[in-house]
Amino acid sequence: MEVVKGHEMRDIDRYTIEELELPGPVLMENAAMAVVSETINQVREAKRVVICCGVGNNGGDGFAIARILQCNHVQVSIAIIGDYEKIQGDAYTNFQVARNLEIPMIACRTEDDLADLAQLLSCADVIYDAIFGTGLSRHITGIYEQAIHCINQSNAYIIAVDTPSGVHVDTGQILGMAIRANRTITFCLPKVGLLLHPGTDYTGELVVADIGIPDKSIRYVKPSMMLMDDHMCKHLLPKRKQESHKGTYGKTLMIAGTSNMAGAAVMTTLAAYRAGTGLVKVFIEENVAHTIPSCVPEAIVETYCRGEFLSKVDKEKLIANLEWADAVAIGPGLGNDSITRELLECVLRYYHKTLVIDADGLGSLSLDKAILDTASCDIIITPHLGEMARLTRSTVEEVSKDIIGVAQAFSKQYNLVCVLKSARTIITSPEDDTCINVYGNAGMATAGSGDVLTGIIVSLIAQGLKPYDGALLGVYLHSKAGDCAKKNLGEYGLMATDVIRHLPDVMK
Ligand SMILES: NC(=O)C1=CN([C@@H]2O[C@H](COP(=O)(O)OP(=O)(O)OC[C@H]3O[C@@H](n4cnc5c(N)ncnc54)[C@H](O)[C@@H]3O)[C@@H](O)[C@H]2O)[C@H](O)CC1
Ligand SMILES: [K+]
Repeated sequence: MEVVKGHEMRDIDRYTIEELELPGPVLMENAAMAVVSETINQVREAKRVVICCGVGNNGGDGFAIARILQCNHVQVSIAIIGDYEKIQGDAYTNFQVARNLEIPMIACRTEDDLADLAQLLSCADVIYDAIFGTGLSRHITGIYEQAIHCINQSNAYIIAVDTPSGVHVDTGQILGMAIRANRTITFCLPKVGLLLHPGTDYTGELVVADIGIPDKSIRYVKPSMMLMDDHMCKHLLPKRKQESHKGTYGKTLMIAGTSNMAGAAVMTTLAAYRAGTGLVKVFIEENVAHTIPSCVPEAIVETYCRGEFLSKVDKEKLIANLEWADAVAIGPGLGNDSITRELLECVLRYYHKTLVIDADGLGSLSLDKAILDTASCDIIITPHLGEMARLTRSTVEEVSKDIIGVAQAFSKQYNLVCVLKSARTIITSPEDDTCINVYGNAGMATAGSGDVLTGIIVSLIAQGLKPYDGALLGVYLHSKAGDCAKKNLGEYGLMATDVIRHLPDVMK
């Protein structure tokens, strides 16, 4: 399913009304009907339902909702937040009709009106937030801030119309104050800010309602972002033929592990096998090489001596393995020293297929991104917020404020696929593809989780997936396996190796 920014939604609305000539009032009526049909069971038993309306078209939806609820014999009142003399157009029509129906209304224009609002809200069972929708464009202040505070203070069940007022629909940032909704009924397509933290924490259960906007309008605007879903990923799974051998499913090379972090190499190797690759070689320093066969007997080990520099023999061994491999991953548990840098430089110079750079490989890359210019391979990076902050010489806080924008910019600037990992993982390509993953859970914030993801992605690449598709499917399988593991183990006890164990179930 596509995901839209505010301006894309407004363009879709505009194209529908102005080019297809589907009247705005029809869309507004459909929107109101959609909200009522989604929520009527919740409000039918309610004694007091209050619709808080702004003075734009989101408010217009609210007036129409009030009318339809009253027609369904629900006891409704309206609180107009802001200067009702600004109400115009389709919103004004619905405002007039609500007034003609003598639906009880209060106007909340200044602080003096707050007492009436508080009184009205204090006995509400259900409150509809129809204050701001996609038109929210600046920080919430004044009477709006006080009204939203009042609504959040009430004990009512809160239903947001299109968006929880105060959430920035493009970034999910809170513009000063925002409605904490129990449920949000958004129109036509999900707004990206409702999927990202902290906005998603204010959205409650998100329902996407069809309001009769033709697909033609969506195809005309061509939203650039997608929401990860089962359908999108299922067809990406590499097919397995009966007459095949281990080489058919790709040869994977892991450049991972050092003396105190051999486990990372084990987990990334196990994950790669569980994700279906036929053969994994691990290029690992000789004094920890024994951990691999003891933990993953199926793996082949290639050792090197980790001194000050890579010896000529070891360098030639690495180059030979790069030629052997169908996909390579570098970084998990590799250490932050000059050897890691030398290994990365060697891979970027002599390898020509697809490379996944993760963990310490990213640490080395952030010291000098110019080595990417020497790369003759396709690259996928899998940074978490901290690694992305280092890569962009920024801070976690700055990156968190616009995770989509940061990932998109880095993909474009360095011509690579970026998997920016956080509670919402963003996958971007140099060709402007963007996908948001909402699967996964807090239990996956545990040591080794990133190593497992790297193993899955590089395994899928070895099986023939293109970089962006391999990243998409890898993130999907990893987070779904994490959700399966949570179901059986809960979040507290969930470990990275549990994600690996649950991977086959998800792939089946
Ligand atoms: N147009 C359509 O085809 C449909 C629209 N639907 C609904 O309309 C809203 C979008 O309505 P819009 O009038 O563009 O803006 P809002 O109602 O969201 O905002 C009202 C108004 O408020 C002003 N404003 C913005 N930020 C602030 C602020 N911080 N403080 C005070 N005032 C602010 C600004 O001028 C806005 O115009 C959409 O979400 C749908 O709910 C229909 O439902 C479908 C068709
Ligand atoms: K709203």
